[in-house]
Amino acid sequence: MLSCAVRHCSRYISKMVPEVVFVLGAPGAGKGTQCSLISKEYDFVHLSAGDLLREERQRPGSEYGEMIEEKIRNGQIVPVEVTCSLLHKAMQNSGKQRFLVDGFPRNKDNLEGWERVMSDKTKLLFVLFFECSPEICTERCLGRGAAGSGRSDDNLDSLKKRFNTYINDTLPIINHYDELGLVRRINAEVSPNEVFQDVKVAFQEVGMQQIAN
Ligand SMILES: Nc1ncnc2c1ncn2[C@@H]1O[C@H](COP(=O)(O)OP(=O)(O)OP(=O)(O)O)[C@@H](O)[C@H]1O
Ligand SMILES: O=c1ccn([C@@H]2O[C@H](COP(=O)(O)O)[C@@H](O)[C@H]2O)c(=O)[nH]1
Repeated sequence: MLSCAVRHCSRYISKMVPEVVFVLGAPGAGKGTQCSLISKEYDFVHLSAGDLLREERQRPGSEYGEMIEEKIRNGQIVPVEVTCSLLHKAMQNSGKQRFLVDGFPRNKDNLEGWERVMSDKTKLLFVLFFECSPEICTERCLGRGAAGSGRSDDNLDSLKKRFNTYINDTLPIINHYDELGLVRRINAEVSPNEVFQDVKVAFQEVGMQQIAN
C-alpha cells in the first residue's frame, strides 16, 4: 500500500512542470528590486540572468569569463547556450517549482534558445514588463554605480550601449509576448512600494497566493 502511494506520489512530482515568469524592462527599471520583494511574499525563486552571468565571469577556470565581461561592458547579449545552461542549472539546484527569470530573454537568440531547450520543460505564466523612461533608468543606474555597485556597466558609456540593445533587441521580444497576450505592464516610475502594489495585482490576476507570514 505504502509503496503504491510512494510510486503514485513520485509519478505526480515528476509531472509537475516548473512555472516561470519572465521579468523584463530597461536597465535600471527596477526588475531586481521588485523580484526581491516578490520572492519574499510569493513562492517564487528569483533568478537574475545578469547575476548568474556575473557569477560565471568570476568563477575560477570559467571558459566564458572574458567573453561575458566583454559583452557586459559593451551592453551586448551573451549567447543563449551559456545563459540558458546557467538558468537551467540554477532551477534544478533550487529544488523549487516557480521562478522569476529576471532580465531574460533579451533578444531573438535568447528567445529561440529558450524555446528550443526549455519551453517543453517549463510553463511560462506571464511576462512582467516594468515601464520606465530612459532618463529615470539612467539616473538610477548611475546612482547605483555611485553607491558602489562595482558593476562595470553602471557608467554612461556602457549605459548608452545597453539602451541601444534594449531598444533594438529586447523591445521586439516584449512585443512578441504582448501579441500572445502574456504581458503585464507595470508603471515603474513611482516608488518601489507603489510599483509593488501593482505587481501584487498582476500576481493576483493569475491566481497566485501570497505566502502566509
Ligand atoms: N521604483 C524605484 N524608485 C527609485 N529607485 C529605484 C526604484 N526601483 C529600483 N530603484 C533603484 O534603482 C537602481 C536599479 O534598480 P534595480 O537593480 O532593481 O534595476 P534593474 O532593472 O534590475 O537593473 P539592471 O537591469 O541594470 O540590473 C537601484 O539602485 C535601485 O535601488
Ligand atoms: O540574459 C542575459 C542577461 C544579461 N546579459 C548581460 O548582462 C548585462 C547585465 O544584465 P542585468 O540584467 O542588467 O544585470 C546585460 O547588459 C548583458 O550584457 C546577457 O547577456 N543576457
